[in-house]
Amino acid sequence: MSQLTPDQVHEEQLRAPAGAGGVREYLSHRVKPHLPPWLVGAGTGLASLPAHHYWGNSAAATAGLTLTSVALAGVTWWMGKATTAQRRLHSAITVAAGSSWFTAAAIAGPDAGPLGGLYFMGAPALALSWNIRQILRRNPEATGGADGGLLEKVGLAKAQITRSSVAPNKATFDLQLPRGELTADDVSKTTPLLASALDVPKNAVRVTPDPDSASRAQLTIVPHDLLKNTIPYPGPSHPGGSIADPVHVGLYEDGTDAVLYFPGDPEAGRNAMHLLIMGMTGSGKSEGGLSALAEVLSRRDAVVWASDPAKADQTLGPLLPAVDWAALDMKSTEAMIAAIKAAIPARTRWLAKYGYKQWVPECAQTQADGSPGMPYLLCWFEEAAKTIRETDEDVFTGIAQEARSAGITLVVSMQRASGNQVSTDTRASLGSSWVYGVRNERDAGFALDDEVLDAGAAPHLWKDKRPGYCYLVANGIPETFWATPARSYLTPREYLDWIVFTFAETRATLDPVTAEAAKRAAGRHFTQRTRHPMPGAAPAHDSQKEDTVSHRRHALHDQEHEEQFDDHEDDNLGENYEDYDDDQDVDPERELPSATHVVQFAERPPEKPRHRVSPAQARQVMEDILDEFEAEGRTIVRPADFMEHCDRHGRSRSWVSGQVAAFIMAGRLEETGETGEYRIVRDHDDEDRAA
Ligand SMILES: Nc1ncnc2c1ncn2[C@@H]1O[C@H](COP(=O)(O)OP(=O)(O)OP(=O)(O)O)[C@@H](O)[C@H]1O
Repeated sequence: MSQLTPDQVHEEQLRAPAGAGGVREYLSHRVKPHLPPWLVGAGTGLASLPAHHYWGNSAAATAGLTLTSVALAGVTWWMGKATTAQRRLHSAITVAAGSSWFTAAAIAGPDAGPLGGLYFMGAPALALSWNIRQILRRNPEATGGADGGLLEKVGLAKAQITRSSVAPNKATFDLQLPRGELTADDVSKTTPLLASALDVPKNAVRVTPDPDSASRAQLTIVPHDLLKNTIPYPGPSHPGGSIADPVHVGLYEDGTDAVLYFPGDPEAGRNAMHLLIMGMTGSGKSEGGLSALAEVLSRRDAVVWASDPAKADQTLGPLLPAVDWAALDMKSTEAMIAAIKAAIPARTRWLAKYGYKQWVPECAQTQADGSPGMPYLLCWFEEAAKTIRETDEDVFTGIAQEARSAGITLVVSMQRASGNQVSTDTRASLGSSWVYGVRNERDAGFALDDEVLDAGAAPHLWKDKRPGYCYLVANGIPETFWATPARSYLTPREYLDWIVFTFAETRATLDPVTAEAAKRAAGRHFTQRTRHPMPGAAPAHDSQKEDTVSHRRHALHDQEHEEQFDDHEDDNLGENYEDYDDDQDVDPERELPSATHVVQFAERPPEKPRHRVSPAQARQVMEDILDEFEAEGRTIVRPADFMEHCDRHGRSRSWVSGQVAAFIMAGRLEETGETGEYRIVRDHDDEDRAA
């Protein structure tokens, strides 16, 4: 049989007695629950008679009774801390009035002066006030306590709500749990039941334990999903700022910015971050990663090295021109890892030489002795499971442990961080997680600690059906946000091109210390790394040529390396890469031997005359074209529409994309619900809005 709460006992008492009874019996049954305050009042009056008899003339008893009366009122007030303010005041007034009257009656006699009158008016008034309180509290419909039975329904009958706040889509309750009986963990276990009782999704109910007390917790209920609509990237949060400024990656359900902090901050006592990004295929982690990288690439003091051995340039494609080193196959990824390992001691030595305990934005500035600064290094590993599988399961562990102090952050992205994909040591050394939808509860456990799951985080409920939904359990993020869903921005390709293009001059270049270490460890993989052309930096045919040449060079180079690697399978990476010392390479600057004969496979088509214009003229052309579209009465345009015109002026597709993004930023174009389609904002649209 379940335990009855005091209110349920009270209800039982009020119900008609079992079996029939007379009017007297019925009345006495109804009156019984209201008798205690009257009995206490009568008892106090009666007790004052012997008290006066014994203590009437004793000075010591007078002092003792006065002190006791004050102490009793004080203790009542103190003990009422956990209850509501109203009940606390009512109890304290009752005890103070009763004990003061008793003290006075014991000293002077109950009939002295106004004491008799005070008793016959005061005692019934106080007893009645308690009866009224009891009657008003009673709610025969409810089965439980003051919270309307909800807490009781889920087994938290003894929990008290000490504070509540209700916003349009969020209700927050501070719970005081019975001490020694329940903890915040017990509340966490009830979240599925609470969600069911409230008819909301499971992860709409969350519990945040109070770090100062195991008997307090905060319950948050967010009934409606406000993240339903895609959130477009609003543009760089700190254009030209430092990587130490927060990197904005999305929004929490209450509209708060979801941010990441990469470098440590000695003033905030925060360490540099290493991040594990996890989410099943289609959960939106690559798009989230691109938005984060776009932010980083709009800062002045960070350099990005990125690897994607599985999808090559498919994911990172638009950002590659802004990435200092992109390792798009396994060999160059291994070389990059070797380079990071070599860069750690070199960078740490440099930081120590200039008196820095850890990387701070000042490190990126020219130092007092004139030597160039050292930008922050962000090493981003897409599809890291493949890298781990094909190199060493602890490949990131050692780097992660030491990289923080060298101003390096590792970001490792994978679909599932299970035990056979990533070792516990690596998992622990990464520290922070950015978790998207996962396949099941077990996978959620690989990415999030039990306390975050207990607090209500449930990424397995999203799977790949809610792309972009995520939790951030990362350095510098308050604990209260760990189990709060966020949605990462979706950044259109045009924006990525725009970032790459616009911040090209602002972005840091790699410092000589890191470059030298990378050159020593990775040889030509580093020195001849592919440079992807800037949007608009070269006409389409040139950039294609450059890409092809670099890729071809890359492929050739991989082939050479593969042979070398086969020879040195057991050697360590660093030594392997030293085999590629520049001395052994063919001098890339050397003149090529002149051609001895030319093979012609087909008749070359006649070249179309190409009319080249300057970037400023090309921009003007773009504006004129947009004006023309507008004059034609068009409302929707696509980058391809501009392309037809821009081909004539020797501008590449990515340059056009960058210009389209610039129009969006300037409010001249506006995104539509359709990818790659933009609405022309007319001048009178602005006026309408202003009106
Ligand atoms: N923040 C977002 N808001 C809205 N839609 C999104 C968001 N992020 C991703 N999507 C949609 O989900 C699709 C899949 O996203 P994404 O490619 O980032 O998944 P993924 O987790 O990286 O998958 P995979 O591991 O297969 O690469 C995208 O093509 C996009 O349409």
